[in-house]
Amino acid sequence: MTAPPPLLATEELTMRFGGVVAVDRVSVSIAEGELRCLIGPNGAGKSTFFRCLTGQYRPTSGRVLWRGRDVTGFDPFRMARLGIGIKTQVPALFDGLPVVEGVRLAARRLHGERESRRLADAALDRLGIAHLADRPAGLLAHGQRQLAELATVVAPGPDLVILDEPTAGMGAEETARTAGLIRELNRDHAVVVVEHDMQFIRAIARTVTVFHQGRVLVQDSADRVLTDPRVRDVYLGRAAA
Ligand SMILES: Nc1ncnc2c1ncn2[C@@H]1O[C@H](COP(=O)(O)OP(=O)(O)OP(=O)(O)O)[C@@H](O)[C@H]1O
Repeated sequence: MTAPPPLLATEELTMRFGGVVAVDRVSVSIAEGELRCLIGPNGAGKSTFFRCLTGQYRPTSGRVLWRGRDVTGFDPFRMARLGIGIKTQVPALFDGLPVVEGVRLAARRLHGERESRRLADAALDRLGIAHLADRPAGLLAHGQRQLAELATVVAPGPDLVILDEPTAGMGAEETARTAGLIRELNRDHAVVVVEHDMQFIRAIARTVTVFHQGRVLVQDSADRVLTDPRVRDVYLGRAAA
């Protein structure tokens, strides 16, 4: 019997900007239902890799496979239709609109009107922010805003959620809460998180892929990665310095 293909995989994925090789022959695979963290020091290639996965960049070479199907070069909308939810640093909610309206609009891209209403309410409930439904997004505190943005990503019901620095700008307590929430989201969705915060990586405690100079330096359990001297050298050492 042949094993089913991974949910998402890259094969020798490479992205160059002129003479800079931002992502250099990276082959990574994410299983159905997995929760994976991607880390690395500044300039390691995480954001570029993220953008290649989400269709914001077309890689120079290599492939992106979704359940074994070649989806290299699909734009973000086509990636969303496959079942990939993406949270970038760019706000998805409109400041002047009530939160629930913004979440409905996000769901509406893939679902009908009535279903989108149901999905938006369910997403707000799940993220513990149903009480903020009618508040204009522009009036939310930073942490609340991050949760509301997350609601726009999960509301359509993606199989995989890819998050770019979901705890950016959060304090320790909010970071810990967000880590718990992401583990909870992982019950229903595979999740890939690009993150800097080591507290977060510790709290998530799953497989970690470490990028360095456009390549995968180490891929292992959070415990082992956090005590790996190579990782300390390129990441923690530099971060501490
Ligand atoms: N649009 C671009 N044009 C030219 N060079 C780029 C571009 N985007 C990224 N790079 C270069 O590619 C390399 C990887 O950058 P990237 O932003 O992917 O790293 P990163 O790990 O996400 O870093 P950070 O944590 O600082 O966001 C860096 O050397 C960067 O200068």
